[in-house]
Amino acid sequence: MTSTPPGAVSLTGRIERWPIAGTFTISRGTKTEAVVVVAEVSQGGLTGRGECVPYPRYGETPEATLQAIQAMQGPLANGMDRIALQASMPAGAARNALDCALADLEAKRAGRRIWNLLGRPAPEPRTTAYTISLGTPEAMAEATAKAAHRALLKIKLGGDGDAARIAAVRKAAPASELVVDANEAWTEDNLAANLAACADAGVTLIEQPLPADKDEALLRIKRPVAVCADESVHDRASLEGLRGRYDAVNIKLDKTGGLTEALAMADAARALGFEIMIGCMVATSLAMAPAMLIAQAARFVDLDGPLLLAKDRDNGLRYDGSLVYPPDAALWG
Ligand SMILES: CC(C)C[C@H](N)C(=O)N[C@H](CCOc1cc(O)cc2c1C(=O)N[C@@H]2C)C(=O)O
Ligand SMILES: [Mg+2]
Repeated sequence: MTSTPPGAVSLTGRIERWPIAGTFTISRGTKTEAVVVVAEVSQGGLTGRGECVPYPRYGETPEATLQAIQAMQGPLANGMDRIALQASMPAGAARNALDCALADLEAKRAGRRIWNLLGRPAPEPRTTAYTISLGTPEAMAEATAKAAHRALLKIKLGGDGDAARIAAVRKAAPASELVVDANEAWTEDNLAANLAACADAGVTLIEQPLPADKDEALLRIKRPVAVCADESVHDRASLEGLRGRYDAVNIKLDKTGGLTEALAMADAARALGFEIMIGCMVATSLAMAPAMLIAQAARFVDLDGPLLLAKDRDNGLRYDGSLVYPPDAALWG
């Protein structure tokens, strides 16, 4: 156990489990709970918090993420700040929790909101997408009909039979804007047919159709609907390689390793001509709150994690239908 000098920043971390209301299915499998890792940094009686979701797709586990967070106890006690953190840990879930916790602590120490400290405009409410879980066309149409009053729906797809799913969902929600997310489940062979099905249904955006290591086909095919990178994009360093393949990028703080890199990445992505989606994993409002700063410049906001939970944490973000409001200081920032 490391002892903390008086006045220094101290750190605690923990794994939390938040039940999902029902289940949530994407092409990679079904989930019944959100497993998140929380970092808390304290100094002078004030505590900053950050939450992340480790993603097995990128080789992350909750246990290893917690260990990586706890390994920063010494550097933090020795004065490492949020800026120095960027070079001390790789981009990913662990750095995200710490980066957001340090930002929260900075705001609390200054007695100001984090957007004022960062020189960004105060966040406004934004309309979030609402996600429809992967299932049969009939089950997805039924779930979609219940959400058809929402302005923006994100439809999870799975490969075989996606044209039928897309058509069924469009019929069930004639007025909603539709984004689809294949989570890498399409192939070069079914790409053209699935793109055409999306165009026919008036889909606005297709997220990660092909596996991240097999997406060169997007360079060669005419894209009748805009295509967004998710699993193919992580932080600023990955943007350049996406030119010509993708029209938009899904920025998630668990991939960028926090808000600090996410803000820089959003600026860089816009400069390269990409549209921005701000995305999330299944998580509580503590993980969504910092993402609300990126949401301000995003064409697509996908911050519906808490809407899928049986219960959100105290002082959670206010959701009024699909309108999501900026965080109170009691939650974060
Ligand atoms: C509440 C929605 C799921 C959040 C968002 N709208 C969304 O669609 N995000 C997905 C990421 C899906 O989340 C997954 C997938 C997975 O295979 C495993 C996990 C999670 C997750 O949140 N926790 C576990 C690790 C997207 O954009 O792809
Ligand atoms: Mg996605």
